[in-house]
Amino acid sequence: MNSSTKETLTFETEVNQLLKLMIHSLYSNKEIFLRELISNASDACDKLRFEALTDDALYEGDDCLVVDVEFDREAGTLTVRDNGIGMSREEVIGNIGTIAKSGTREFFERLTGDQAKDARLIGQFGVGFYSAFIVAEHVVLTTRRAGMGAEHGVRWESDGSGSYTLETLEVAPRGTEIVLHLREDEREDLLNDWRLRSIVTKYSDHVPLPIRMRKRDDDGKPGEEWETVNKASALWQRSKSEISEDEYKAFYKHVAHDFGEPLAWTHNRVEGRLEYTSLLYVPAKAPFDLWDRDHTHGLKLYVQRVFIMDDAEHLMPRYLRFVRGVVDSADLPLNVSREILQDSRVIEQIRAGSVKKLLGMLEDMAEKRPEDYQKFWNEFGRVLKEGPAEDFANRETIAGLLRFASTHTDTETQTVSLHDYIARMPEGQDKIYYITADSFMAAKNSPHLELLRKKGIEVLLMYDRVDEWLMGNLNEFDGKQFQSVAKGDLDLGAVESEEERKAQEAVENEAKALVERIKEALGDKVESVRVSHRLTSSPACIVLGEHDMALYMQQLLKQAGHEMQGSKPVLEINPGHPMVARLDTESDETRFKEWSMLLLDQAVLAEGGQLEDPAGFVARLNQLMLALAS
Ligand SMILES: Nc1ncnc2c1ncn2[C@@H]1O[C@H](COP(=O)(O)OP(=O)(O)OP(=O)(O)O)[C@@H](O)[C@H]1O
Repeated sequence: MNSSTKETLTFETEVNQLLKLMIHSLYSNKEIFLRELISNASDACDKLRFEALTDDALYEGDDCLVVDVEFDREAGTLTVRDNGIGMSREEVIGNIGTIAKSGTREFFERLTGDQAKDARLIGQFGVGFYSAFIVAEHVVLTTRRAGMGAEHGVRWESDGSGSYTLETLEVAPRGTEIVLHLREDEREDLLNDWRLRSIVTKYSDHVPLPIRMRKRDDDGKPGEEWETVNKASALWQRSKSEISEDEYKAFYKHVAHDFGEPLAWTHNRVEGRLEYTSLLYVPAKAPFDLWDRDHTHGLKLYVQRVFIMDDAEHLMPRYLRFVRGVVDSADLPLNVSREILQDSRVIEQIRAGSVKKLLGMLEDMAEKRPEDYQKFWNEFGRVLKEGPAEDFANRETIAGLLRFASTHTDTETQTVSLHDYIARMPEGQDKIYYITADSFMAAKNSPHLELLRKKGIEVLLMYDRVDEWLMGNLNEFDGKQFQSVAKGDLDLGAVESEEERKAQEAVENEAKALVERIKEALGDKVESVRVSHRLTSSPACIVLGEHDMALYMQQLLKQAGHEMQGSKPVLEINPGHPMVARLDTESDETRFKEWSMLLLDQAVLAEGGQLEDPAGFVARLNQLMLALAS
C-alpha cells in the first residue's frame, strides 16, 4: 500500500458531543459495538449484491460475500472486515465524519444527563459506526469502493477526540476493514475467541450472511482457515415454530437499527397466486425522524433472499411509516427498480396484504394486550390518525384502532375507543360527539360542552394537530355519524325530550328582541346571533359552520402564510346568564354595543381564536371593570 495526500479533518461538533455521550452512557452495554459494525458490514454486502445485479463486474470475480472478525492479542486489535460495496473518499467523508441524520438537533435537546435515559435515547437515535469508540482508543478504517481501481483506496483514522485523518492509498481488496485498537482495559475481556463467538451468536446469528472467525488449533493458535460462526440463514424464511422470541427480537435490532425491543411482530408466509414472506415489526419507541416526510428505513425489500432496497413508500403507506421489517417476494424480477415498483401489481398486492396483517395484529394487541396497545398508541397514535385520509379501503378498521381522550375520563391520556364510546351511548343518542381544540385544557373546558356534560353525554376531546384533518375524513363509524359540538346546529336527537324542546323554543321567543339588538350592535362582525342551546354556565360562545375549520387551525394556517377566508362566526348567547340578562336591561346604546363586543371577543378567545383588535378588547374590559368599581 502506497500512501499519499494525508489530510486532517475535524469532526462536526455534534459528532464530538455524541461520541463523548455515547462512551459514557453505553459503556454498560459495550459489546453492542460488534453488532453495529457487523450490521454495517452486512448492509454493505447487501448493497453490493444489489448493484451487481445490473453490473456483474462489481464482484471482481468474487461473489462470495462474507464478514470476517479476527483479533490480535499482541497488537491489541480487533478487526471487522467485509467484502461489500466499500466507500469512495467522498462517501467516507459524508458518512463517517458527519451525522447526516434528521432529528439530530432534537436528539441533543432531549438529552437529560441521566445516564439510563440518555442511553435509551442514544439507542433510539442510532450510534452505528461510532460505537467502536466505546471500546477502542484508536480506529483505523480502510476501504475501497467496488468497481474503482486499487489506487482509490481510502484510510480514515481517529482516536475519537475532535479530528480524523484521511488519506488516499492503494487498497487491493474490495470492501471495508475496520481495525479497533482496544483500550488497555478492554483487551483482556474482548480479545478472546470464545467471548467474541458468543457475542456474534448473541447479536448476529440471524444475519443472512456468513460471519467468520479463524479456526484455532488445540493451543488456541489461529490458523489460515475460516469457519462460519453464525447461523447465517435468512430468519424470515425459517418456519415460525423454529424461531424463538429472542431470535425475533435480535433480528429486529438488526433490521431496524434499534437498540430497543420491538413491541410486537407478525410473521407471515403467503402462498398461492402470489408468493411472499413478510416479517413486520412495530417498535416500542418512535424514532427521531418519525415526523420527517423524507424519512426512509421502512421495510427492506428482498427478492428471493437478495436484498433489493430499503423502501419506505411502496410497501407501506405513510401512516404506517413506523413499521420495520422485511418483505421477501418470489414474484418480482431481481433487477427490479424503483420505477418498476411504483406501478407493480405485485407490489400493490403485497402492500395490501401486509397492511391487512399489520392492522390485524394491532387489533389483536388492542384486544389481548391492552397495556401494550396503549404504549403503542402513545408513541404512534398521531401517525395512525393520518390513516383514514390515506387509506380509504381500511378506514373502518383504522377508526376502530383510534383512541381518544373524552369527557368520560376527563384525563389527557387517549384511552377511549369508538367502540367504548358507542357502548356507553344512552338510548336515543345516535351521533358520536366530539370537539377539537389546540390543547387538552381548551377542549376539556370548552363552553360547548356545558349542556352535554349536564346531560351526561360523552364527548371525545381532540387536541392533536392532526385531529381536524382526521375528522374531515371520517364521517361515520359503525353507522353512527360524527358531530362536532362546536360546529353547526347541535342536534341531540332523541336524547332531548319534547318538553325540553318546547322550553327551548320559549326561551328563544323571549330573547328575540335581545338577539336582534345584539346583531345590530355587532353588524358584519358575525354571520348571525342566536340563542344557544348548548350553554348552561357561560354567557356566549362562537359556533362555526358545519364545514368550517376550527378557529385555532385557521389561526395556524394564517401564521403559516395561507390566505384564510373562513366564514364569519355565529354568536350564540345564553339568555339565562346574569351578564346577558344585565345586557338586556342596558338602555345606553353605546354601552350596549361595547358589551356586545366584549361578549363576542371573549367567546372568540375561549375558542382559541385571535382577536382582530386585542387592544380594543382590553380597553373595553377595563372600562367595564372601572364601571363596576365605581
Ligand atoms: N462496512 C461498511 N461498508 C460500507 N459503508 C459503510 C460501512 N460502515 C458504515 N458505512 C457507511 O457509513 C454510514 C454511517 O454508518 P453508521 O453506522 O454510523 O450509521 P447507519 O448505519 O447509517 O445508521 P444507524 O445509526 O441506524 O446504524 C452508513 O450508512 C454507510 O453508508
